[in-house]
Amino acid sequence: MKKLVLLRHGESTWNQENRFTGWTDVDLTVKGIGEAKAAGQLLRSNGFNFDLAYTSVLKRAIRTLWLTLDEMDRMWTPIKLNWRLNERHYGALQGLNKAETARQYGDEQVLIWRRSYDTRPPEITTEDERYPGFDPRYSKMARNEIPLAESLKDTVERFLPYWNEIIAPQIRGGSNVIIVAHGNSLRALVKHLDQISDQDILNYNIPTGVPLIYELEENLKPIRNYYLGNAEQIEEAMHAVASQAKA
Ligand SMILES: O=C(O)[C@@H](CO)OP(=O)(O)O
Repeated sequence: MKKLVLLRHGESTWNQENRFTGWTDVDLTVKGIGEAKAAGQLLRSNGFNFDLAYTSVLKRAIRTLWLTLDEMDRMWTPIKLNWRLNERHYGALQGLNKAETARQYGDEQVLIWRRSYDTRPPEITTEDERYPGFDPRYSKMARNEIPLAESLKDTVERFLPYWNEIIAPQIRGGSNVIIVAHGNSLRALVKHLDQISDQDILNYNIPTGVPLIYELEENLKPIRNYYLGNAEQIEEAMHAVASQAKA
């Protein structure tokens, strides 16, 4: 049996302010730093060790990974960063407060933007200062890969090539892997691993800073998955994510 650990970054400043974040490169809050350290302690006390770590090119995920590995005294673990693990690009919603947006457009519309599988939020333009093409970290991306807004479907489509070609072969080859990423980029991976339907993924929410353990068969078919930590607190945190954008 193989094990894979997924970890959503700790609370970020824009999680705290309840703003749509996407590719905006905000940092962790003090609470988020604590969550990342707690995740490291939990992983350590449960005997986890990693040969390889994967994360996005966004600092809330990178720092969460550093803090986690530091708590495990494994800062020497090789880390691979890739934009394909980034949060879903939230287009023109990036920066807006979720509850205010729900007051303006209605709970139902905002739920569609947040959780429907294939509806994109409103797009930014290539002149917008939020356009990733202005950011040097994305300078090697092909222009047609640079998003103006992404649905979860778009996120699945750009995450999966990296999973299939880079991460999955490492796990099959025997490496113990942790992936530190984002609410929606991890929903994309979970949808693929567990073959969750386009409809059912709507109700699936991932809390910040809680390790999600997947036990996999040799061919990477999931056997079961579970969160490490206090079940009641985790349930509450998932519910809080789901209710963030109510008017
Ligand atoms: O703002 C975002 O980028 C994401 C994750 O924090 O939010 P949501 O859960 O609303 O998709």
